[in-house]
Amino acid sequence: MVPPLVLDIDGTLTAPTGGIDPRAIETLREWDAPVVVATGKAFPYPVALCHFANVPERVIAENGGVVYADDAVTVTVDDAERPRVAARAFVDRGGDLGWGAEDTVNRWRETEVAVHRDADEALLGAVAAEFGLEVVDTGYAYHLKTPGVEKGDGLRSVAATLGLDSADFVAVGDSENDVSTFAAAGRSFAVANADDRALAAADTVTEESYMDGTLEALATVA
Ligand SMILES: O=C(O)COP(=O)(O)O
Ligand SMILES: [Mg+2]
Repeated sequence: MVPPLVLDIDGTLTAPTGGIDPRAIETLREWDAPVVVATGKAFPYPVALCHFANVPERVIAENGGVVYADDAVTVTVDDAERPRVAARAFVDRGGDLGWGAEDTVNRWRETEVAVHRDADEALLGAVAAEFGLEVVDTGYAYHLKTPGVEKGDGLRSVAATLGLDSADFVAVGDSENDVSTFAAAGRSFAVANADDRALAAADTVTEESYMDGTLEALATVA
């Protein structure tokens, strides 16, 4: 029996040049146990990934802000408006979210705001502190989010919905927003391209990077 998986997207299921590695779709389809996609991206993105892979939609989105499994959506953030208000304050003070006029990165985001990594980090940090929020750097975006909302709690919630324990899961990830997942899962892998916090938190660091690293991790638990 293979274990259930909890997989990050960016840096973990992607190619070094960006974009989903096609082998990620095969992995989602062929893994013979539940697979949960746990990401900082807005809720529709992992849902779409599962939809187009044609697998059950088991999703932790927005760094744990939105959790979805077995036809039940849970929004875990009490004051989901606050990050949006803070983002407006950031823009009013000259900051730029950095995604262009239509901003499809945040358009369907329900509980936090993502900011381009070219943005003014000092200003973003100051605004976050003023609003009682935090900034998490995934290597792909800054996330202006509610402290204490984490992918790891999302995993506990999805696991319970599926009648499992979070410790049954094997986690693979690449950045500081995966540290809580690593703690909740029974076994954790950081891919070689991971940031320092993820590298330090994982049980095992793979030799290979990105999807090659993820496949290396999965080969050891299959
Ligand atoms: O959206 C991001 O910034 C990172 O997404 P990830 O959690 O799937 O790596
Ligand atoms: Mg990632």
